[in-house]
Amino acid sequence: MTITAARMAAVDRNAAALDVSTKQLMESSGHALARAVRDVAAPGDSVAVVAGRGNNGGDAFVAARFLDADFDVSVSLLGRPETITTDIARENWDALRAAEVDAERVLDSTALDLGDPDVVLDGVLGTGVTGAPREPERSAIVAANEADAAVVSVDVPSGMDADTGDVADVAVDADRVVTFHDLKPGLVGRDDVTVADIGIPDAAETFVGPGDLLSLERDPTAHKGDFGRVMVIGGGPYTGAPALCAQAALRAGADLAYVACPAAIAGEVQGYAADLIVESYEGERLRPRHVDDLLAAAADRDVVVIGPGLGGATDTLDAVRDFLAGYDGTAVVDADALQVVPEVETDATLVCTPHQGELVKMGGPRVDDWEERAALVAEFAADLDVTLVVKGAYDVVSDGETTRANRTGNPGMTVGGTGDVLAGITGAMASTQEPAQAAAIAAYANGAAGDAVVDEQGYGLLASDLLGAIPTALWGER
Ligand SMILES: NC(=O)C1=CN([C@@H]2O[C@H](COP(=O)(O)OP(=O)(O)OC[C@H]3O[C@@H](n4cnc5c(N)ncnc54)[C@H](O)[C@@H]3O)[C@@H](O)[C@H]2O)[C@@H](O)CC1
Ligand SMILES: [K+]
Repeated sequence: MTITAARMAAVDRNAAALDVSTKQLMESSGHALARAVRDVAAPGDSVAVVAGRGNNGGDAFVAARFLDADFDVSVSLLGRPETITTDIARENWDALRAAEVDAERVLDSTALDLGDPDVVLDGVLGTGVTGAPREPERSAIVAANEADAAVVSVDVPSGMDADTGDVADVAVDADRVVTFHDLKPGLVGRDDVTVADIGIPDAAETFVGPGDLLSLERDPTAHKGDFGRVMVIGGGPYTGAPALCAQAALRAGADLAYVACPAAIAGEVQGYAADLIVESYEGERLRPRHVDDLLAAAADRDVVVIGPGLGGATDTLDAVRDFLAGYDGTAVVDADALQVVPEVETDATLVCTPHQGELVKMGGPRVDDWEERAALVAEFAADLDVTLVVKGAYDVVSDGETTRANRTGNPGMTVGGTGDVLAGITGAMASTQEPAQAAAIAAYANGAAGDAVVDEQGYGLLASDLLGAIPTALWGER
């Protein structure tokens, strides 16, 4: 297994939310680095620590503190201390100064002199690098390569892209790399790499957390349509479900939400919200003869959500089957539409959002313990070749490969309509994220919205109360 820089940042943030702070992780990283240096150095040897201004440098500061008693340690900081980019790295720099470790700052590349060290600890640049090394980092990399020393790199050889292994200009030629938590994709195949466990709890990967929301940052140059056109195919016997679903998609950041519904209820659906684009087909419920037009409309949209309020009439389910058989985009499938999924042949990417009863109706497992359920849900998702979000006290999300659980939400959310809201959020997320990640974020945000409403007013929550709480759940405090 490997972990990308973006995923690593998400897991780090999730760990912090579980009360394992990044500063604690940095302490573990520094400790692991010091052990690696001890492996290649003899007591009394000189160790030149070269540190950039990010957390990669912070790890190196911690290592210097561990090594100072037994080695001749000197630390070069590439720049002024005020420009250190994170508080925790600066605190560790301050700790070195307070302990009177030989720590000097380097203002420009010409002032950089590593001396003649036995070991160089390379904390110049880590997973936060963007583009080719600038000065003075570039000169520091060259100096590390020119030194007649054993070079130990912090997390990745500085100058190398952790995700790709690409070197834009120069990179440290490391004798040993100590990387943290998991192998980075760019390090695969090297024999000089050790992976150090730095104490990130498994839960930071398993449970969806605030770190998963980091991928929702918006580019300021975004255009209308960049964040998704979501089409809800729903309604007939029920009118509220498709309206809740489509509004939830908008609250979760979709640019446009369409509701395709029977003409008999179109006015009512539109009446719930002016923000919706209602497109009607004749009659009072979905039938196979409507499918061609729906497929044509769906081709221009990013994601379809099919199911909310459709009802379970035989010809409606036939229509759902025909639609999925002819569709090759991404579809979120909910409510009565779920039961056709196991029997349909489709090229579409499906995200299915059953509660446990609906899962059983699909032929899936019924298990009370969430961890046992997670394993079986993963198998079932792999069998069906879909992403499953199985709603419960702990929602389980799996695409058969990656399985996550979500702990947000509360008993107030057993009220009708919250599933329609989840399906709508999932639709919006699936227009910009991979299906399993979209589903994980949606489950998290839906539950967090419910928690915020109950915190404020107590139980007696309505699904429509969730709508206004979705934006803060997604983009509020991180
Ligand atoms: N994410 C995690 O869970 C943990 C990360 N840790 C460390 O944190 C590192 C990532 O830290 P950061 O995100 O602060 O990033 P880095 O320390 O990798 O680099 C960021 C710094 O480099 C500068 N920079 C970026 N590109 C540059 C270029 N091309 N030329 C010159 N300067 C450049 C930035 O302005 C910033 O000051 C990891 O590699 C790892 O060593 C560890 O502390 C432990 C936990
Ligand atoms: K490094």
